[in-house]
Amino acid sequence: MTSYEKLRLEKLRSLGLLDSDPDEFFDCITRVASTILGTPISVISLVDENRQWFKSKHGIDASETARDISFCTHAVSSGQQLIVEDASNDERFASNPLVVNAPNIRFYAGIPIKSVEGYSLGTLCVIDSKPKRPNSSELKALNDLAQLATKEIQFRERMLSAQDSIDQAQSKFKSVFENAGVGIALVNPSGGWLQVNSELCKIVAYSQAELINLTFQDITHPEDLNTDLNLLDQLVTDKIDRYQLEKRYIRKDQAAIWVEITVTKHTTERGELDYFIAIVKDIQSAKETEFALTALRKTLEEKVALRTDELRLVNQSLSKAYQEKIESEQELQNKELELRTILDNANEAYICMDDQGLVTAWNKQAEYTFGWPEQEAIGRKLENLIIPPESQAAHHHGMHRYLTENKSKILGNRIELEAVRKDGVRIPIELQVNALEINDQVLFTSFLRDITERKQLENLLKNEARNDPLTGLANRRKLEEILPIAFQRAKSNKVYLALVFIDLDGFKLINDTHGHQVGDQLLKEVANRINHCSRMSDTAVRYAGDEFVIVLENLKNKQDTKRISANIQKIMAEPVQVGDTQLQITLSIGIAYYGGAEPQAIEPLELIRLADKAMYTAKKNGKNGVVIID
Ligand SMILES: Nc1nc2c(ncn2[C@@H]2O[C@H](COP(=O)(O)OP(=O)(O)OP(=O)(O)O)[C@@H](O)[C@H]2O)c(=O)[nH]1
Repeated sequence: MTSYEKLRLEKLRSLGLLDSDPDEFFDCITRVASTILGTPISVISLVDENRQWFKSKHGIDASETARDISFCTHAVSSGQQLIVEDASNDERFASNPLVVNAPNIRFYAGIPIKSVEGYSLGTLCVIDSKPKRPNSSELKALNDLAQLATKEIQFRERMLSAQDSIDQAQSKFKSVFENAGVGIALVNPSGGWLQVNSELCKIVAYSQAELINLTFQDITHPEDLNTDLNLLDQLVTDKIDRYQLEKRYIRKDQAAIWVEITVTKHTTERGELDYFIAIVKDIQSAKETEFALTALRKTLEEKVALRTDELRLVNQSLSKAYQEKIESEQELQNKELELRTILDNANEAYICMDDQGLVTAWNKQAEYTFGWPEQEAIGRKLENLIIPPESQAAHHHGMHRYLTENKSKILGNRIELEAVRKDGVRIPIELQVNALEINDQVLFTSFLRDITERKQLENLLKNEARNDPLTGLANRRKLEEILPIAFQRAKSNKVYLALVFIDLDGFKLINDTHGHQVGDQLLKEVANRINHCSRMSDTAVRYAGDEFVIVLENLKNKQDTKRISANIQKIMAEPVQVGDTQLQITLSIGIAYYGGAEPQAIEPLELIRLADKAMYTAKKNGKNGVVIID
């Protein structure tokens, strides 16, 4: 058997026509075919493997014949119409039993009936026991009828194929329906369960039979029913074409179970609601997880909120602390800048030194005062910069004493010292040293001032304070200062000291007569002459007004004073020329002694009083004389 024949037979058998009941449609075709062609017999023959079976027959009783004698087999094999006008004259059929015996076929015309794929399944044929030559319209009609039969068979073939597809789809649907991992249900418009799968039964714990007697409303949790019905209404009224909802069913054991339902609707061809299709998914464990997660999230959120509050507070205090730190750092920077500015603009040298004696700070004024630039001074030993060699030992000692015993004579006090500048010039300085302890390290800070000018001024003032401005001689204060020293020297050297007290005679009259200015000139000349006749070791003093004192030191004997006082009187006897005025003066002199081998126990001022008293005696004696207290 050829593969074509095999496929053809498969197709023929699949159509279910063989051995099927008579069919009026095909019978009608055979009847019409006999009528049009005027033949007593017409059949629709289907050519099986070993036979031809008549699906429709007209004018013949037999329902089938053997295939090998069949005329139709030839038409089926060729796929073409077969016209045999006289079989007895056709060598292919002349000895055919159907020709030789009843029904004694002489005329045969067969048109193949084909399947959709083109397989020739059989024929529509007309048969007569008399020879016949059909005309073209007869043949045309026969072809048309065969075409009708073909169309019908192909229609049935398509129907079968469609049914087959439907069956397959249904079987697939059934398989899906039953084996789905989700619940599936068909629900009638009023909510009754039409069809439910086993998964749905498992979810709600009802049997199929029990569910079919219930509606979805019966087993929906009351709290979820309204939402479901509302959505269902929207679906029915075409506002939505499907909906999805998480809701609870009440299981047969009355436990609530969370499900997710997806509902669509099925409508009839006329658009009327047929049933609902519900896909039901068990989400109980997912919901439990979700609830647990929600609870956990809530707890976490509470914790986070609490922690956030704590953090906010910490952050606030940190920010505040940070702000304060920034402010204090800024303040520190400002203070440092301010300090630096102050130090740089200070009119005192500022020097800082560590406990090794190394300079750590050196301001502008220090540069001016000592001549060392800051960069040269920093890091060097202070003693190598400004301390004179003879003071360095004391410097070391002072520092060591403070560092070991925390004692110092100079710290905190303003003291005056001599310093050396870079150019080697020595200058008097006033300084105040303080010690700071920072991070266990001692720093010595000092403000130093060059007091050269002040010293000069002081000396000047000192000089002025101890000298008579008119005559330039030492004054009374200086006398009182030097006299104790002179006493000490006389005592030590066992020599005499004489205090010569001189008062001009009648000086008031000169003032009154010639004026005060002339008096001044006279006083200056007197001082000049007294100074002139004094030795280096003597001290001439203008004691007051027209009173003078000469301290004569280192006298080997008292006699020397007589000679000296006589000399003074002699010098003073010389006229004094003041402008146009010539003046003549005399002196009254009183002399007292101190010292010698056994010095008397008197105070220096007492010696002055004694000499004054002696001078007064000389006045009383008539002036221009000398009185000595021996
Ligand atoms: N021109 C002048 N006169 C002075 C100065 N200091 C004091 N005198 C005057 O000196 C005079 C001193 O007077 P006295 O010594 O008391 O009088 P005197 O005329 O010298 O009398 P005797 O000492 O007793 O001889 C007073 O008239 C003072 O005013 C001075 O600096 N210049």
